[in-house]
Amino acid sequence: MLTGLSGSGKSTIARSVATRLVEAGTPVTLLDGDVVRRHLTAGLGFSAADRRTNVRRIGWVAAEVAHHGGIAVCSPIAPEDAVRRDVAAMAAARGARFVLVHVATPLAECERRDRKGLYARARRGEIPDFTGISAPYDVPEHPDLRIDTTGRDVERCADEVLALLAPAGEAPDAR
Ligand SMILES: Nc1ncnc2c1ncn2[C@@H]1O[C@H](COP(=O)(O)OS(=O)(=O)O)[C@@H](OP(=O)(O)O)[C@H]1O
Ligand SMILES: Nc1ncnc2c1ncn2[C@@H]1O[C@H](COP(=O)(O)OP(=O)(O)O)[C@@H](O)[C@H]1O
Repeated sequence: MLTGLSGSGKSTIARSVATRLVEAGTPVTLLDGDVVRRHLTAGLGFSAADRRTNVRRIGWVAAEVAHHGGIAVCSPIAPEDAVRRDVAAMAAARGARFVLVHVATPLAECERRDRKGLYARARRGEIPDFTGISAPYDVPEHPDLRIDTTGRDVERCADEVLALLAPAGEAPDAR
């Protein structure tokens, strides 16, 4: 799971990692934010309760995928530490390895990117409960990997994630 603020680079890195795993012949399920919210968690909003449900459902599906020998790459904001730990526990219960990557691009850089114009709208008060502006984000204390993408090449960031997967024998060729 890649966690981090909106615009930190989670989806971009997740797509690169997934592509390279597929190229290496590893079965991958990409649980990307927009698609997940359109299908698996359609109807949920951004209240704390809805975010918990969203992230737990993603975690449940990811654990099932991993239980059956695949790799699930998911990239929700997942702002709550307790919920990320729930997901880790779900994975463990299915005998799956859980890897947490904190995409730690600072808020100022995410806001500078503002690809979807959401930060500007949040600053104007048009989006309530916007993560990092008016809703909390618990910085993971002990992620398996922390990446600040500022000024970094996407593929080099993906390299770091893939290197993390390799020790368990997962897709070393993808590097
Ligand atoms: N209030 C608020 N706060 C944060 N983000 C918001 C909000 N409203 C809409 N969006 C858009 O929804 C994307 C985050 O959805 P997630 O499912 O990853 O969020 S969460 O894990 O349930 O907290 C996030 O996409 P990413 O930019 O890909 O992170 C935003 O584009
Ligand atoms: N090293 C990097 N890794 C990931 N994204 C990067 C990097 N450098 C610049 N970016 C840019 O930052 C933006 C991140 O957007 P996105 O991946 O949708 O973030 P998130 O999924 O966290 O909201 C994209 O426009 C991407 O091109």
